[in-house]
Order: sequence, then C-alpha cells, then structure tokens
Amino acid sequence: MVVKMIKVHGSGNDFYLLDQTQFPEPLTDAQLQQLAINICKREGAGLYEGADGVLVVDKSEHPSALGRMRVINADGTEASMCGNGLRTVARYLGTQNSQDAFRVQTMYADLKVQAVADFADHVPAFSVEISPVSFDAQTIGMHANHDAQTIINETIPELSTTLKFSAVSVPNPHLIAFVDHETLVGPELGRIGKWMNDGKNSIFPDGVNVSFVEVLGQNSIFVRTFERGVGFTNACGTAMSASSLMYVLLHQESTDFNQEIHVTNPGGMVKTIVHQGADEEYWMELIGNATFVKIVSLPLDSALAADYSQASVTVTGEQAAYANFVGSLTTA
Ligand SMILES: N[C@@H](CCC[C@H](N)C(=O)O)C(=O)O
Repeated sequence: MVVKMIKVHGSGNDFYLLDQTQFPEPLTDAQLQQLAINICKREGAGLYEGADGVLVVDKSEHPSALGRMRVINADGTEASMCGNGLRTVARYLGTQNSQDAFRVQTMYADLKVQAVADFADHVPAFSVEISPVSFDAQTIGMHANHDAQTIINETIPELSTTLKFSAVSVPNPHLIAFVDHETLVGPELGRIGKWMNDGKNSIFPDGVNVSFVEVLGQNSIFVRTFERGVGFTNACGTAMSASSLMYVLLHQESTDFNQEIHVTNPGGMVKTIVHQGADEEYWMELIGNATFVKIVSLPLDSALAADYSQASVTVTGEQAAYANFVGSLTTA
C-alpha cells in the first residue's frame, strides 16, 4: 500500500499532512507514532528534510465539522492543537469540499476556519480560531510556586530569578515571557525549553511550549518558541496566539481586544486578533499562510521501516512564492 502525504507549512512550521481516508483502514495510533518519529527526523535522517510533526486528517465524528485534525509531534507524542497546522488542514479540507468557511474537529473543540485574502501572490492564507483558553494550573499541567492556581506575569524562581512568566493553555500548554532583544536571541529559551520538556522535571511533568516575546511596537511583537515534542521551531501558531493574548492583557495602556496584532517569527509573519466573548472567555484569530510545498508518495511499509529509497515527490512551486513574501517582509 502506498502512502501519499503533502508537505505543508505555516510560517515555516512544517508538517507532513496525512489523510487517513486514503486507506481502506485508518493507520493505528502505534503506526502514526512510528511514522511521525521516522519521517520527521532532521539532518537527512527523515523523509527529505524532515518536519516538526504529522497532521492527521480524518472524517469528523461531529456533523457540524467538515473533518478532523490530529497532531503528532516529531517525537511521536500527540498534541491537543496546532495553530499553524490547522490553517493548512483548513485549506486541504476546503479545497476538497469546495467550502471557504467551516469547522474542523480538534481534540477539545470544533474550531472555526475561514479562507482569507492571499498574503501575497501564490501565498494562500487562512484564519483559524484558537480556543478554549485557560489559566488554570491543573488544565495546564503545571506545579509551580507552591502549586499556585495561576501564574500571570510572575517569576518562577526555579526557572529564572529575573524573567516573569505567564502560563496559559489554548488548549495546549504555553509558558510565555516578555523579554528584551538580547534575551530573545540568547541561550535562556533553549535552557528552559529543554529542561521543561525533559519528562523528568516536577514543574511541567508533561512538558510545555516555551516562548520568549519581544514587543517591537504598538501591536507588533516577535515570538520565538521552543516547542514541546519538537524543540526550536520556526513558528508555533498556538504560541503566537497565546503570546498575543498576554500582550493584550499585560499592555492595556497601549492596546486592546479586537485589534490586529502583527506577529513576526523566525519563519515569517502572521496576524492575530484577541477577542473576549460575552461570557468573558478569551479566544484568538490566527491569520497566516497555508503553504503546500510538495506531494510525497512512498510504500507504507517502507515509511514505517524508515526506508525512503522508493519515495517520489512532486514540487508545487509554492515555496518560492513564500520565500519572496518573506523577503519582502525583511526588506520592507
Ligand atoms: N506548532 C503548533 C503546536 C504543536 C503542538 C505542540 N508541540 C504541543 O505539544 O503542544 C502550533 O502551530 O500551534
């Protein structure tokens, strides 16, 4: 049996998109885990250049959703959400079903997605809902500061005596610190990110996505993320959404809800809008590229055995357009 996958990315956060409906029987969780561990490896050890994870698309169990997305990190663990990935899954399902606005089933919510104007020539873009939001330590899986119920802009002395962190789930867990430029590019993010995702620490035993955020100007931030199950990534959509929420909550003197925030990252740029609903709950819109780089086929047995000798590829040409778009950002 042959497996066909699309190599996709949002802001350079790259994935293999795998549609389970191509198989007579869906792959088992053990097979999905093995596949992700094999093909995502970097530095020539995986399929082509590897990836940050696998996006598993399947039929939805809910009539209100057009399809279902599961997210398998590069290390084989399953994440509850992926903002950058959801944009590419939205494009895939939208094209297949000729629909522009619909819902996608994810682990904890059926999220609204919508096609929006291209970011640039041949750079298609989607807006996706990021929710539900929680600051509750139990939901986040956090045991810090004498089991505090919430941590919002506070030090966690074991991690750093100077940095102030906010912990939030959207619904995957995030730890966010606003920092100066030197700290943004320095070694602290890697040190804290690796430690909090070592599976041994008592603060986040299940791991956490760690982001450093620099405020560049009004409604303009840069986000750098060390992802759980992945490591350093070009961009993390849920991290950029969580960072935008914390930016609005902690900078009320210069911004507010419902304003467009420009979020740059090592892989490109997205826009976010932070909303507060009628019941005071927060949710975010994440708007950015949904790029299809290439279509890859190979025998399933070979992929599960990490043998890529029979893989074949068709390049879409969209990556060149995306590179031009990113070039225009840096030269603007
Ligand atoms: N890159 C994703 C987040 C993927 C999940 C994360 N690694 C986790 O384990 O929570 C995004 O764009 O949101």
